[in-house]
Amino acid sequence: MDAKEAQERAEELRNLLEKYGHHYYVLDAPLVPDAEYDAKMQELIKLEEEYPELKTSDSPTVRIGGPPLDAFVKVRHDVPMMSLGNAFSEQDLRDFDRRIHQAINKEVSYICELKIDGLAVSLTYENGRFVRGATRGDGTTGEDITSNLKTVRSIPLRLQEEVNMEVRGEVFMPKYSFERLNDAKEKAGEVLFANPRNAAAGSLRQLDPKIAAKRNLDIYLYAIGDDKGRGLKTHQEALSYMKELGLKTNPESKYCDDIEEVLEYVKSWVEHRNDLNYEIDGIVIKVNDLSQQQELGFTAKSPRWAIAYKFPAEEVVTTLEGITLSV
Ligand SMILES: NC(=O)c1cc2c(=O)c3cc(F)ccc3oc2nc1N
Repeated sequence: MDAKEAQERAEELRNLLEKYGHHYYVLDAPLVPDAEYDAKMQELIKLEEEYPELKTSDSPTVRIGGPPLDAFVKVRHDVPMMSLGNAFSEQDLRDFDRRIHQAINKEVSYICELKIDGLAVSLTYENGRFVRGATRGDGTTGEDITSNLKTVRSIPLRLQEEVNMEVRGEVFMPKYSFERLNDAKEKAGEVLFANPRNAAAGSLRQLDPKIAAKRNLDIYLYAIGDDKGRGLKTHQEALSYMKELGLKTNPESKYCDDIEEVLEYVKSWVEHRNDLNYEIDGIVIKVNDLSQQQELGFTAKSPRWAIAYKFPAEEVVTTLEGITLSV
């Protein structure tokens, strides 16, 4: 095969692997058997080794992880990543709704989302290419973990449109992957991770992306972070737009006409939270209309138009040398 044929074949493989990857990891609907995906990935890896000039920054071969970093670089968030205020009871949620109606004397509807128990990250796309990923950090300054995030298979390296956009989401480790990881650590006599959230955070803090690549991390995107005008009117439209671009959004998000519907959604997930194959620690409730969000604004650290209902801590029974403690 000459260099020109190699270039054409590499481009063909890149497009195929990104399409297969999108269907498998984002849509959860595989197009081809794993063996075919792996064979094409191996073929592209070999081609890039033979013709190094063919390797592009958005080649799917980055999914297996590049060279280790010496340290993480600090990055500033153009738009600060704030944190959510908390609600712990139905009354707290009704108070939130009342405060909203005092400030906005119009009808207000909400979007409810599962509160994924992972690590908040920001993803920056330029002309549709994933160019930078960062942790929340202190909200203003985070750490550049781009090379680790490129190994998260459900983060597209290229969007469906060549747009400039910054989005936010939660990286998490599915429960099954957490259990498998801790089994392996136990067998190796290593310290175990306490929960999937710590395992996800620990994996993204690895300087060697090849370690993150093996941790089967996943992501759900939940907000457009930049304040570019896109003519979107509601949060629901923003979620749909992100999904159209190829970003993974959570299918359980729900439009709620009023606080009564919000309370129903919350109650149903208090009951069903363990049916999910990932951990959630609550429900996030957001005012749906973006102009109403604008009107409500932010306190020093949190949006006034969103709140996180935190589930009551689950009754965890642990035994300590036979003594049963329930905490
Ligand atoms: N963990 C989550 O699943 C989740 C987290 C946040 C936030 O932290 C968050 C913070 C803000 F300042 C504004 C909106 C937000 O929306 C969010 N939505 C979610 N679904």
